[in-house]
Amino acid sequence: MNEVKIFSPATVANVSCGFDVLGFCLDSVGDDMVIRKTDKKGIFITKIEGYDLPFEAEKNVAGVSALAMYEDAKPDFGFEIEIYKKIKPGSGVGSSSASAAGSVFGMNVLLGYPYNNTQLSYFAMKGEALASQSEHADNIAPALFGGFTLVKSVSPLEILEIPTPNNLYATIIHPQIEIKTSEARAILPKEVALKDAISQWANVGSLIHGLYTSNYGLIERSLHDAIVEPHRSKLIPLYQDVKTAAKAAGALGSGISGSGPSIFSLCEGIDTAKKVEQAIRKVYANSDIAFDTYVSKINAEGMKIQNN
Ligand SMILES: Nc1ncnc2c1ncn2[C@@H]1O[C@H](COP(=O)(O)OP(=O)(O)O)[C@@H](O)[C@H]1O
Ligand SMILES: N[C@@H](CCOP(=O)(O)O)C(=O)O
Repeated sequence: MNEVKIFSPATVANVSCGFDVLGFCLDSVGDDMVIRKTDKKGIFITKIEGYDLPFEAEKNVAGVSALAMYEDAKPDFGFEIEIYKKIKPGSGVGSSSASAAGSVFGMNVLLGYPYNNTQLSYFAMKGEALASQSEHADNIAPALFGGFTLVKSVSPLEILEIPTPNNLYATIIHPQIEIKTSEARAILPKEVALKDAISQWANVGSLIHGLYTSNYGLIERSLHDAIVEPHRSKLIPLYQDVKTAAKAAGALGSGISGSGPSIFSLCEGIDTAKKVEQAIRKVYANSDIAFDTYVSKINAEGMKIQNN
């Protein structure tokens, strides 16, 4: 095979209590990419559609991750990358990691699958670091593995796959403002109070248990963030109003998606997810901020090959 077309999904990182460690994969939104072998050695980004992003491999997250893998694999040919960007950069649903993970996923297919998903996550993390100025894998892991993932450690990289309850849906609202992950990280405190840490690790543990046992009540009681949300929510207009409206419409809970500005709500069942969508649309409809919304099943598969 000389060319592979892929769907590279959007992802929700943090999932309220799991800053930098928890994430899940979305189904209804993602980028398309084409990766092609070239006779000329090297990594070449030859097409970018949708958003204005750098073509130089060293300045584009897709190129940085591809170069990290290329230097390790040392093939006697090169790769050309086309990016059809649908996920707005800086939207908080893993735009940069879709590109960083997508290029290495496609290259791995063309190389005959020499790397497993954890190794691909390692290369993708190098690209993600260009955008956020830190190596975190909580978007990359769900994009590559699908479903919910827990990044137990980044060095050495260890990723756990968490089962997804069948009837779990996500509703996303994306206010059209840009928040750069690097800036949203810079406002976070360097230290946290012990009482907040206790609440946070209790919620991470119980959220994982709730996911394993499809205990929606426990998932609902675990979707809290004592550490990051108080700081970042100030960057998102109408954040508390969205949370309140989503809860009233039946959501299990809501939180900042990644570093924002998108806000996710987890819901039991698609009907509730659609009701939540209508409710949160009303919150922003009364403002002068443009927004879009969507409902997504949790994508258990992650990246998809689209070749016929
Ligand atoms: N292929 C790419 N896709 C998305 N963003 C990229 C890409 N390459 C470089 N970037 C840069 O990464 C930043 C967006 O990443 P980030 O702030 O983490 O947002 P997101 O939450 O959407 O991933 C922007 O400055 C963008 O120019
Ligand atoms: N854990 C990171 C996740 C950033 O996600 P993104 O989708 O906003 O890139 C963080 O919260 O900084």
